[in-house]
Amino acid sequence: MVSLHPLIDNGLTKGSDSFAGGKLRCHCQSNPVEVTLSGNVAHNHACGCSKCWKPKGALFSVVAVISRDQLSVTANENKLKIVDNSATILRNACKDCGVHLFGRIEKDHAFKGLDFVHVELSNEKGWQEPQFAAFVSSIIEQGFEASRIDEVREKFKSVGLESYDALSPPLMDAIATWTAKQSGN
Ligand SMILES: N[C@@H](CCC(=O)N[C@@H](CS)C(=O)NCC(=O)O)C(=O)O
Ligand SMILES: [Zn+2]
Ligand SMILES: [Zn+2]
Repeated sequence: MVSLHPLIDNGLTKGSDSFAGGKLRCHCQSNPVEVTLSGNVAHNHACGCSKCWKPKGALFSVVAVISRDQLSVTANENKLKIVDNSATILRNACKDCGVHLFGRIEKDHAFKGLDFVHVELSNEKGWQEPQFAAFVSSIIEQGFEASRIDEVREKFKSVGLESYDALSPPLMDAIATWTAKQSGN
């Protein structure tokens, strides 16, 4: 069976509604970058795009959002570097281990105000579980055999996740609604 991500391969662990947040740490053995989240995440999902950070060996990233005012860098901020300044989501990665600690949107965008984070960087239990799989076909661009993509979609289905080739319909609708307002429609 194809391996998608450690948080997905063996079935999902449901999050806790009362979970109050926790800390994320990069993979450095010494002086890890630490980010503190003062609440649970939302819209957690698998992302197959080439820009989201994936753990070694995984085909997908697992990425969620949290309000930027609920995120603070609480240790070793000096090790953070923006991966690509031209991207919509400015991904802040550890210069030493390459792990992405958070992504932030500074330009006008439907999701400005939300930061993108990977809950697997935390030891705490209770984070919202993945809700859907996004940008599934994008893994083909990175070399995954197109003829095997159905195995991937079936695996997501077997753990209860819908597959999409962009974001989920409610999130695409939210972006489209924002775009319509911007253009006065
Ligand atoms: N097929 C492209 C899709 C990239 C893409 O559109 N990623 C989405 C999901 S993270 C996005 O919102 N990107 C904005 C950004 O990366 O700044 C790839 O794999 O690179
Ligand atoms: Zn690091
Ligand atoms: Zn992505």
